[in-house]
Formats: sequence, C-alpha cells, structure tokens
Amino acid sequence: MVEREMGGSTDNCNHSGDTEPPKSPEDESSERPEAQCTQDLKSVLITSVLNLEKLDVDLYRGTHHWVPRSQRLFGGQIVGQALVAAAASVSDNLYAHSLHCYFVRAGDPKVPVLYQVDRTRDGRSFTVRSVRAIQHGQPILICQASFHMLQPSPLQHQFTMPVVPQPEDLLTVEELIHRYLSKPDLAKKSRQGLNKLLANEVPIEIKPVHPPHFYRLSAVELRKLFWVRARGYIGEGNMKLHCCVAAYVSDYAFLGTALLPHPNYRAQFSASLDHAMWFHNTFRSDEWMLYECESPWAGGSRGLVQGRLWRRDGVLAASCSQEGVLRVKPVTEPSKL
Ligand SMILES: CC(C)(COP(=O)(O)OP(=O)(O)OC[C@H]1O[C@@H](n2cnc3c(N)ncnc32)[C@H](O)[C@@H]1OP(=O)(O)O)[C@@H](O)C(=O)NCCC(=O)NCCSC(=O)CCCCC(=O)O
Repeated sequence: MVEREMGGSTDNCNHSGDTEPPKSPEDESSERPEAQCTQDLKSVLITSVLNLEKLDVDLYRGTHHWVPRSQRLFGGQIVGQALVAAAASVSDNLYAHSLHCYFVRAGDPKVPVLYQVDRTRDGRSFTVRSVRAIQHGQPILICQASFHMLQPSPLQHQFTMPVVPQPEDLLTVEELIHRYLSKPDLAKKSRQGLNKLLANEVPIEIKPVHPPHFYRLSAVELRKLFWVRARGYIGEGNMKLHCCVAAYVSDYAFLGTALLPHPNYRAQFSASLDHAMWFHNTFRSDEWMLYECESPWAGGSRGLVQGRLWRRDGVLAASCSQEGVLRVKPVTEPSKL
C-alpha cells in the first residue's frame, strides 16, 4: 500500500521558514496522549480511503468509503487520494506546499478510481507531479501538486485567527441533530432529512461555531466557522498523510458557503469545478482545527469559496479556494429546524 512507501514518519508539509517545524499544541497537550490514542480507532481515512493499492510504477487504485447523496464521488476523496499518489514518488525531504485540481467528470461510486502519476519535474528546490484520476478510461480529475524543500526565510506573516469558542464548549453535528430531532413540532420532512444526515458515515468530526447558520441559511453571518478533525487516530510524523487528510476535509460543506448570503435559495445542482490548497505549516488533521470559510463572489451559476484551516495555537495551517457550479431554486417553505 502506498502509505508505507510515503516515507514513514517524516514531516512532509511546508513550514513557514522555521528551522524546526513548529509543534502544534496538541503535540504537547494531553488532549489525545499517545497512550490514549492507541485505544482510539485508527482513522478510516488512513486505513482505507487514503490507503491506495499500487498497481504499477506511478499507477494506483483507490476505493470509496463515504459517498454523498448526490451519488457522485466526494471531491475531497478524489483530491486526497490524488495527493497520496503524487506524494508517493517524492523524497522525504520535500513537503507538499500546494495543489490545484479540476473536477472534469462526476466520479462513479460503483467502480474504483485509478491514479496515473506523471513525474513532471524534479527541480533543485521544487518537485511537481501531475495526476489523472481515471474511471471508465476517462479522467474525472486532473491535478498538479508541488513539493518544496525546507528553505527558511525572515519573510513571514499571516492573518489573525478568528476568536471563537473552543471545541470543548461546542456540540458535534450529531449532537445538534439529536437536539433538533427531540423537538416535538419538527416537520416530518426535516426529521427525515436529519435522520439521513445521521446515517452518513462521514469520517470527519465537525463542531459548528454558529449552529443555526450551519443548518438554517441566514444572511447574518457571511462566514461559516467550524471545528473539524478526522475521526479516529492518525498520530504525529507523516505530514504528507496529514496534508492528504486535510485535502479530504477541506472540501466538506465548502461550496455550500456560497449560499449563506442567499437564505431564500437552495441548491438544485451543485458541484465543485476546481479546488486549490496551499499548506503553510505542520498540523495534525486528527486534532481539532478551525475551518473558516467565506464566499467573496457568486454569479453566472457559479460560486467562489475560500477557506483557512487554523491550528488551535493560532498558526495558519492551510488555505483553500474552490469554484463550483451552483444552480439554485427559491426556498418554498422556511426551515422548520
Ligand atoms: C457537470 C459538470 C460540472 C459540467 O459538465 P457539462 O457537460 O458542462 O454539464 P452541464 O451542461 O453543466 O449539465 C450538467 C447538468 O446540469 C443540467 N443543466 C445544464 N444547464 C442547466 C441550467 N442552465 N439550468 C439547470 N440545469 C442545467 C444538465 O441538463 C445536466 O443535467 P443532467 O443531464 O441531469 O446531468 C462536469 O464538469 C462535472 O460533473 N464535473 C465534476 C464535478 C464533481 O463531481 N465535483 C466533485 C464532487 S461535488 C463535491 O464534492 C462538493 C459537493 C458540494 C456540496 C457542498 O459543499 O455543500
């Protein structure tokens, strides 16, 4: 499996010029001490979704775990698996620092995905890989990923992390749904929809910062903020893997951010057209990170969304950007949540 080839416990994400990769607080905190984590289930993202089968040199096969109701493959899965395939032929002293993808066809959940890697360039400081995700002989995703060696610099800056409640003070999506389901006057259609959501086996834990905005579109808050982490244990060390998990996580409920300013419309057809990520510092995708999502623009049946993944210590871990097709229809009845 590719994971074993990915250079084991090396740190392979870009650092913002530090000589030593910054320790995230969780590495020092006792939030999930290694001893306790060994009792946690190893994340299915690692054991299955991002554990590609090597078929030949630069050719891998990925399987599916969770498929959205749209029955097209989840974009984050294809991006995460493509990054695993790209990283497999990159040496341990290089770190994933960016990726750019186009989703050119819907993924078919009935068949696996093949990942064909082209070793585009091995430069002195930067290495680039191109990946085609293929089903039925046709590309569903084209992706370029770039890797950089550690090159410290005095030039460093970042935005400031938003001030929000800590994850320990918030409820998970599942806890919120159970709270909504306990309402006796909940509309039958809403109850059915929420039970379907509960049945999802999404391998990600989410704690919305503003639950009503998370479920009931309101034009008050034009940003979506939620704490997010991979379900289960991944552990320290292999930053390539954490970048692949972050790629998976970054596409979840991302495009929907473009609907926030339009509470009177809902998506009739939505799909990610592209996805770009930049990895800035080390992080643990199996520890809580704050995902700050906003939409600077929408029009012409498309919406642009941008996201920042923050470590709890305020360090910016990664930035994401995506445009999607958004065909909408008016909301006929207000949310009954
Ligand atoms: C479909 C893609 C994006 C474009 O392919 P193209 O061949 O150009 O198709 P369209 O012409 O767009 O037709 C698609 C579909 O839409 C119908 N259609 C077309 N024009 C209109 C219109 N003006 N009004 C209404 N409907 C229209 C058309 O008839 C077709 O319907 P169908 O015949 O029933 O299919 C193509 O490039 C593509 O599929 N790319 C892959 C996209 C993808 O799979 N992305 C990753 C998965 S999506 C994801 O993971 C995020 C989900 C977002 C949820 C969230 O974050 O909240």
